Amino acid sequence: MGINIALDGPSGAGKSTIAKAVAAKMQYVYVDTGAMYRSVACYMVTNGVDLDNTEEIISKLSEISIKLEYKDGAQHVILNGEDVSDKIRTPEISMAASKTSAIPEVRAFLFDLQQTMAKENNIIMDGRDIGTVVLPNADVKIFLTASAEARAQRRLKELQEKGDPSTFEEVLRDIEQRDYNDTHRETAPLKKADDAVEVDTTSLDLQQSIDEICRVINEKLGVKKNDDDGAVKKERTPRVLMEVQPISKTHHVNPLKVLVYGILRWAVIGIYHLYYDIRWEGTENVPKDGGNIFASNHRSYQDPVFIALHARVPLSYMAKEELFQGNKAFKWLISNLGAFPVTRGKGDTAVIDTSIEKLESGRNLAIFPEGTRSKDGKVGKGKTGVALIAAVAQTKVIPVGITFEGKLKFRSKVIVRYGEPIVPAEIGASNTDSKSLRVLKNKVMEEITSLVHE
Ligand SMILES: Nc1ncnc2c1ncn2[C@@H]1O[C@H](COP(=O)(O)OP(=O)(O)O)[C@@H](O)[C@H]1O
Ligand SMILES: Nc1ccn([C@@H]2O[C@H](COP(=O)(O)OP(=O)(O)O)[C@@H](O)[C@H]2O)c(=O)n1
Repeated sequence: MGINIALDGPSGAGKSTIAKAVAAKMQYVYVDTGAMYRSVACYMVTNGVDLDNTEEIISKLSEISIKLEYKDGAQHVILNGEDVSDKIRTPEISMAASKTSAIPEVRAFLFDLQQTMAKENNIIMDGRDIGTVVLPNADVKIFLTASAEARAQRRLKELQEKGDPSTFEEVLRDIEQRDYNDTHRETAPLKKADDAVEVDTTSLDLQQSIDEICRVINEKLGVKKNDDDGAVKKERTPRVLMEVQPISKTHHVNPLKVLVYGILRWAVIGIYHLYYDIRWEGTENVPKDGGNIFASNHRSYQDPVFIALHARVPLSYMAKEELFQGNKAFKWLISNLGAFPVTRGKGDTAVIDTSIEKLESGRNLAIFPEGTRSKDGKVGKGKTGVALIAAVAQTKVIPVGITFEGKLKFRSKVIVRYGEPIVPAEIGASNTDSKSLRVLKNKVMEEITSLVHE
């Protein structure tokens, strides 16, 4: 029997996005039960079954076979041999699933498949009745909520990105209708299990929600491990406890140091204004806390300082190993400015671990994905390391574009632009799925390029 985490809640609360991120981090299997209900609905709609005709729906169940397959870490839903992963995500199928899922026979049909998956694997399963009906003995139960307006806004954004013309009012109406259906049906209605922890994500962004869920899971698995009531406990892999540690951010950074750092920062900003004709744009995109990756094009040795000057939390960055081998005073200086060594061209994996440790200790991290400085200002091809670090640490990536003409000199005109943070989980980036890492890396490079050419 594996470790089971149950995640329930209404549509748009963030269940599947968060479950995917947690599964990637802990190397658990993610089971999306909503996708199973959607597949049943999809079969009925495709075969012209009247959704008000319960008898006909029940009679068609025997024609359905559903499998969840995992390719490159991503879940695919296979309905009678066809991959329907995309087809089941339309508003029409959402509403149809909400209707057909109220039928007890439909629920019984999927129940066995869900329980079997939970027996065989360490899983995180999301849905409506996981903590109450499917896995009543789950190790961790979480009930995720958010206001209907916040959830509708998130869904609308998602639909608009796919080119769907739905309006906010339509999306909100659909969400409220589905909430009503899910909470009022007789069999397995949506409700919080008595022993579930409730997390409201209305005022949390996606990264904060992931961090909070990781914290709850960690605490729950930790409590169970230590608890001493004499009951027989399942064996657990200690690694689990390590891997769900959320990025700790500000609370590891000494406030006094942050204050001193702030004063120094403004002094240096003043000096830079005197020396260069410099401008920072998009500073509203710089998070107030630490533990973020700043991914930038690379023009000069000054780049880490340019980037760091508008972040409140100090920054670490990789610097070539040779710089640490010469003068001791220089080594001391760059180390204190946040540099750590990387061996270039040898696939240095220790540097990935060091980067994650820096983020976990609450520092920001600057990465130059091109790996080397560009002499002519053109943005080169990026390496995937930036995506790997972001996906493992599940931390935001703030793209940065640095622009100046020719060589950097006195009164050079310099522009440093910060772009909107990229959240790895929002684009499905997982460290076990190399394709998703390339997608994330490409997105980061596209953003950097457009910031440079703005
Ligand atoms: N806390 C959050 N803040 C902002 N956006 C979020 C948050 N949680 C989820 N999202 C976004 O909202 C959308 C719906 O989330 P999803 O995980 O599909 O919800 P659910 O599985 O609960 O229906 C996704 O586009 C996701 O990126
Ligand atoms: N365990 C579950 C999961 C989903 N469902 C139903 O299936 C529909 C689609 O689920 P989903 O999780 O994919 O929906 P979203 O939250 O992603 O919008 C929901 O509206 C529910 O009616 C359910 O009844 N029980």
